[in-house]
Amino acid sequence: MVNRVVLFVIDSVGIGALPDAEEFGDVGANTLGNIIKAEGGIHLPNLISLGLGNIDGIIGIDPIESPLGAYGRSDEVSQGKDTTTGHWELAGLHLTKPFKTFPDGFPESVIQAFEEKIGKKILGNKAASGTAIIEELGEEHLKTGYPIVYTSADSVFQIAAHEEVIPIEELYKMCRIAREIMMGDHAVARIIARPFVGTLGSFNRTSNRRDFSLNPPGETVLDIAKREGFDVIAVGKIEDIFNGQGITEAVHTEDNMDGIDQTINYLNKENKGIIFTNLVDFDSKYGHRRDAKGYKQALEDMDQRIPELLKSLKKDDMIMIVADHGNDPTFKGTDHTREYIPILIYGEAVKPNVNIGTRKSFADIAATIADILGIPSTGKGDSFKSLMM
Ligand SMILES: O=P(O)(O)O[C@H]1O[C@H](CO)[C@@H](O)[C@H]1O
Ligand SMILES: [Mn+2]
Ligand SMILES: [Mn+2]
Repeated sequence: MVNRVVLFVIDSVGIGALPDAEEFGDVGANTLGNIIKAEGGIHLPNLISLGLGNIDGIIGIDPIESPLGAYGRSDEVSQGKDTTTGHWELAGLHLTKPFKTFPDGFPESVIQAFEEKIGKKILGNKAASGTAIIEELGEEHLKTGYPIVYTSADSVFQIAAHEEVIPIEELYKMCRIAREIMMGDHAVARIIARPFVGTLGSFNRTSNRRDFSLNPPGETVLDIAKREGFDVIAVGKIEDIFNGQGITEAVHTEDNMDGIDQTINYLNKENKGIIFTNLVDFDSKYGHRRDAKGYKQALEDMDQRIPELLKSLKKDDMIMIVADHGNDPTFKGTDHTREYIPILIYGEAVKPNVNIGTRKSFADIAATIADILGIPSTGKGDSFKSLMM
């Protein structure tokens, strides 16, 4: 009897291009595989003990004789490779229409409406890397107090501001204003506050980042679990990604290590249902920055914490370690990559060394969680519970 599932998202750790990667310009992408190639190896003994190297098609890691967990990988049905799409599919939704992107910046009408409502001009309004654009426009921002608005290949409207120029609460207010404007025809998946500190040449973005998402377009397994009386605990940016929907309790985190601490903290408390954790540093600090060395180190640091995490599981607990998309730090550009995600499952009730194969949709994870908790599923995805329990 499992009554608590930890859904643990290693943000962006894809394990190879999906069959439709060509449509996304991502043929040859392989976040984990290419990090291993570029760095000449990786030390992940704990993920490997669960079955990481036994996953079909994985590159650069050898299979072992007797993995302790069930393992597999999944294709993504939804037409997107962003965090929102990936997490919503993990929670049992399929997005048939991709989110709108603005590769050439936002339309004049949107910017005008925004400037009018915040009572200031803006800087930027183009697609850019978040660390590069604050260096580029930082000086002008400090001088004028105008926020920096930028986007990326993702469906995002990002507002960067120095914390001493625009206080956090004011920045969040601007995001809420943008959220109201960017609905309907101009709906972006997320408005993101990107505060930073420091001086020109050495600006640093802070963990006060906040994402203001659209509501998921349908009921997720989180909503269903909540309605059925379970706890749905969000660690990291999960609460933001679901705009609070289906969440009963949430904590934001400083970084990956804090995310692991908070997950363990909740495992040590009395609760039942879902603990949904996202570790975003892999994506934001290393993937988008195309820093393979840093990404590898972050993976190794996380792997060292896995025994502690597994030890915190009680006998009715199960952990599913997954990802939400790829972000190959050796690939062209600075964007996400359309990839398979890994699935590693461990718990007393889980049969060791079971290959759950290649799942057709991330929604299989939601369907499996529903099956395990004994609640209705969203109708999307197939449960693989019977394979592994
Ligand atoms: O370059 P930064 O600001 O990190 O932007 C990245 O973060 C955003 C949200 O994940 C994405 O749009 C991506 O491009
Ligand atoms: Mn992500
Ligand atoms: Mn990202």
